[in-house]
Amino acid sequence: MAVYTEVSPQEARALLRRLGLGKLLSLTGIQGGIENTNYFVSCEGGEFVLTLFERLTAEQLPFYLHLMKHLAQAGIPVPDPQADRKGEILHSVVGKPASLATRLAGSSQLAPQAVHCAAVGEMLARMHLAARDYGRTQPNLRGLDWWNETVPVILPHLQPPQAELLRAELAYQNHVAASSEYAALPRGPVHADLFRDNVMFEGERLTGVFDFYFAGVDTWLFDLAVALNDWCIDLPTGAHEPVRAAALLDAYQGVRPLTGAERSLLPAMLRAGALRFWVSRLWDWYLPREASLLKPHDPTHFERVLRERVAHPVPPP
Ligand SMILES: Nc1ncnc2c1ncn2[C@@H]1O[C@H](COP(=O)(O)OP(=O)(O)OP(=O)(O)O)[C@@H](O)[C@H]1O
Ligand SMILES: N[C@@H](CCO)C(=O)O
Repeated sequence: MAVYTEVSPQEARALLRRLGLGKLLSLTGIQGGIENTNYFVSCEGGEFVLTLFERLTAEQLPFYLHLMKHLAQAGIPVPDPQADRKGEILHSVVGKPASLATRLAGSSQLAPQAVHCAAVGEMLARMHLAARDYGRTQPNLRGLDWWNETVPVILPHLQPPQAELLRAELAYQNHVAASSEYAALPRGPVHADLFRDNVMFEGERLTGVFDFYFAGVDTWLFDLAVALNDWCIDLPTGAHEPVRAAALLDAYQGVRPLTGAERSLLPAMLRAGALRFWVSRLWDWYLPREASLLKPHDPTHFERVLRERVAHPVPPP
């Protein structure tokens, strides 16, 4: 269930008035998602999604919302946050920070084939290039600094084999991050959570990318690794799936070829991508936040993915 805060039609009408979007036609709570309150809003001005942010603060949100606006203006199919008459895209609804962004067509492709992976690869490269001239900056708040802070908090909850893997991988990633090859990686604003459930398709056509609320400035290669680890694996075992991975990488490189440093660090970044989600899932699992709305995802999935990437390094492309 993803309506944590009820929005009445009166409140929705007041927002539409401020945004000059005409009469409300329907307001329907969305039953997917675990982080925010989401409603589909149909009105004279079009089809939108109203999001009330339950976790993120008014300080963090402008980076995400303006990034979506920037990408939408560059022709990337992402939800376009609507502005009020003063140009403000972060609103307040029922006392919560809120946005009203365009509704994407299509639905998630949860059993992707090579053709879907190619569409994701091409769109990811286009997004990276389109975000190059985005003016705002905010680090990836789930990057190396956060792993270094969070791992010591999680370790006491783990069994020895998990604790050993986590410690060893964190040490390895600190070592990689200190290398001159890593410093040479191109970087910019990245999505950082481009999983199957954050992309829309109509048949084989990618119709949109959404959920930018883990975006931040990081290496483009990290973003690519996160996508490969979800789109191009065998879910039950966590094994890398080479045919889908080649489709995603070839399409990405059709728009932006990887540099030499990116090619050689891809195996290390696939491990970093697995570590990132193993740590966040362990953290949500063992340390649920006060009054948390999260239904934690299974952490053992990313432990399997990480063990796979360590045992069978993916050859550099
Ligand atoms: N702009 C959009 N266009 C169409 N559908 C959307 C849009 N934004 C959200 N949705 C729908 O709402 C559902 C919930 O959104 P989302 O996944 O962002 O939820 P959340 O609770 O904010 O985050 P999380 O993915 O972390 O659970 C999505 O699965 C999708 O079906
Ligand atoms: N994609 C994340 C959830 C946050 O969107 C995960 O699978 O752990």
